Amino acid sequence: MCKRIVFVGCGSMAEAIMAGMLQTKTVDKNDIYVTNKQDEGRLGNIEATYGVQTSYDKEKLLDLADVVILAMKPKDLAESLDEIRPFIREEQLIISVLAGIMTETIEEIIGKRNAVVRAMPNTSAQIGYSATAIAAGKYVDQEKINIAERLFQSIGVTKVVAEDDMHTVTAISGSGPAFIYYFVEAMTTAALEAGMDEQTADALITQTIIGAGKMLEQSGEPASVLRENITSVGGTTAAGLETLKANEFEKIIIACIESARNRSIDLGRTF
Ligand SMILES: NC(=O)C1=CN([C@@H]2O[C@H](COP(=O)(O)OP(=O)(O)OC[C@H]3O[C@@H](n4cnc5c(N)ncnc54)[C@H](O)[C@@H]3O)[C@@H](O)[C@H]2O)C=CC1
Ligand SMILES: O=C(O)[C@@H]1CCC=N1
Repeated sequence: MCKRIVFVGCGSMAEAIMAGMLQTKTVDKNDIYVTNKQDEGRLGNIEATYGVQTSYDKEKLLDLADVVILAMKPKDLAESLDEIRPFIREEQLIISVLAGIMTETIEEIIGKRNAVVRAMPNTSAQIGYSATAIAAGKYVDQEKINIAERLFQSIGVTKVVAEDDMHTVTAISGSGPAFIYYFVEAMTTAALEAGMDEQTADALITQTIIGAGKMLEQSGEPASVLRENITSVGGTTAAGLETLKANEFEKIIIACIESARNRSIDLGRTF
């Protein structure tokens, strides 16, 4: 892909996307430009690690861009768009990975008829395993959707969704990996408390998560059937599941997803 990509905001998400794009060779390092907040020394590190072009001169970078990826925190969006708005041209595709922020909000702040695509990747982008949902703003045509899809396919799987679904997406696949890591942390604690060494526990739990993920992907069976296949009557799995049920595991997970979704809605309302 010969599009020149400018990242505005270079924290952990931008780095994960960039690393994925470079690793899969979807975008050449010479076509990636990165800027960040003026007062942070991060650009030097990024340039040294990935060989991409970096600059605090936003006018210069915006002048080069075909695609602008907004990757700052939602609270920094207004300030950041104020800085770059004068340099944005209408033919540039704007992709926002910000949680909660509507394409309409960005369209209004920019004040031009730019195609604005909202994308919600996750940090597994770093190794090419993101699950990224994509929603189109009102000036987006199929060609721009295709560009966004191709870019994010370089870092994993993509799904085009209605923008109304983006709050749910943000909860399940944007924040989702963190919830799974938290589950893993708890499993590890349990194993250590039972006297197992950390290295062995890490290896077994990691492979268990990978194996379960691959089964979900490849077995053709729903999660409920896969769970039932493990659960012998009167066995260990049944005993563990009873404890999860007694402690309202499902209710807790639903509440967790709802809280994350509601936070996404709140973030959007701050504008
Ligand atoms: N971390 C994650 O797993 C995911 C994050 N996101 C979204 O990605 C965005 C970035 O998240 P993180 O990378 O985790 O945050 P981060 O805090 O690691 O990175 C944000 C970067 O934006 C920079 N920045 C702040 N103001 C700026 C400005 N005016 N101009 C240019 N750069 C500016 C900061 O210096 C910082 O380096 C957020 O909006 C978040 O909702 C989306 C999906 C997953
Ligand atoms: O925690 C957050 O707000 C961001 C959005 C999805 C994952 N991290």
